[in-house]
Amino acid sequence: MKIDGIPYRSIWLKDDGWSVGIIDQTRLPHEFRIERLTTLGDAAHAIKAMLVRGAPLIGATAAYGICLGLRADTGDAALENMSETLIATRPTAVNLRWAIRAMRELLLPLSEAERVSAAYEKAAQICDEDVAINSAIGDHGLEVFRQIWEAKGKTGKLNILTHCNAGWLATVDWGTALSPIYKAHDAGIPVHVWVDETRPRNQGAHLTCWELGKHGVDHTLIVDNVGGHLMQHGLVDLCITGTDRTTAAGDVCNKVGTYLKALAAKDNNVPFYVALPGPTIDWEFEDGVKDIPIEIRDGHEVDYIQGLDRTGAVSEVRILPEESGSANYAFDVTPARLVTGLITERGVAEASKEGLARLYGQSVYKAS
Ligand SMILES: CSC[C@@H](O)[C@@H](O)C(=O)COP(=O)(O)O
Repeated sequence: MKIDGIPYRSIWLKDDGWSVGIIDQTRLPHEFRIERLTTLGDAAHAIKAMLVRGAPLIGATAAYGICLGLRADTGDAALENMSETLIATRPTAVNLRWAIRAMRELLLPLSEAERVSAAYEKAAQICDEDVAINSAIGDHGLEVFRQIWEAKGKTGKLNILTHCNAGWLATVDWGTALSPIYKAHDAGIPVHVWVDETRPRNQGAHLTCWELGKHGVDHTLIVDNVGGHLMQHGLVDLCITGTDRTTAAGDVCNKVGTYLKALAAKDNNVPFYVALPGPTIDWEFEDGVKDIPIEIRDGHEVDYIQGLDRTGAVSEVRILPEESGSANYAFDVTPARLVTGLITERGVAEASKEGLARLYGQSVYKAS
């Protein structure tokens, strides 16, 4: 997508042909800073500290992390260690495991001399495929949006609620949930997006608002608890979110708070769609609540809020008493029964085992 007229992906190979460029997402929206990754450790840190985040981008960064690690050591034992280091960074997004598995399957049978160039080719392929997948998600989602817009009599705006950031910053390009929004906007449908701020890290306020603003999409930031009220008053035509892991039975694990939005949507007959690329499906699991590991992050993210202070500097302020504790559950699971449809690169599936099997047949994207 373009930033001030310049096309960017969220991750790319630098002109030197080996180091990797990323946008430091912890600095947005106040500062646009590009970082250069040169080692496996850089890539692992970028994922863990969330300089890069969003399930597909985490996978792409892990793939390039292996390329960088192989530059130092091409042996089998080193490859094992790299995989373990990267897998330990974040537990919930299945794309991380999927990308590492894809790299290992390709690299282990090769001679050590062949591994570095093969790894770079595969990482580039993972990135290019992600872009194509997300563009296709946008095309299928656009048709869903068009139907809802026509059913509304094409009056006013098409009001869409989204949670967290599932835009191009969360993928290599286009995004998942935001891809149909960009395509609808470009096709002339007057979309307006309600953006959940998404505490504690505020990906909605910091990243989704920034992305939508740069593309000229009309949007309004809301605090996380407003969605139910808006839905009760007919101010939301549909909800759409991304997902970090979708089970074979269609349960959806996404940024914490997604479940509450899906409950409110069900109670108010508002369609609740989830957009996802095939590599986000975990074919090993069916019961998302029971099986999916939920990341628990440092309470610091809950205790403090980051933003621009009155002097124009980015700073943090503490919001709770020194003696109080906090808990930071990063994801929750929305059961399939609350999901109207899964918008994938292969079309729209019912959120069920049968629905996903109809689109994907054999489990083509295995993670572990
Ligand atoms: C296309 S991204 C889908 C999800 O990864 C996204 O909705 C999300 O929850 C991201 O969480 P984050 O903790 O910012 O990595």
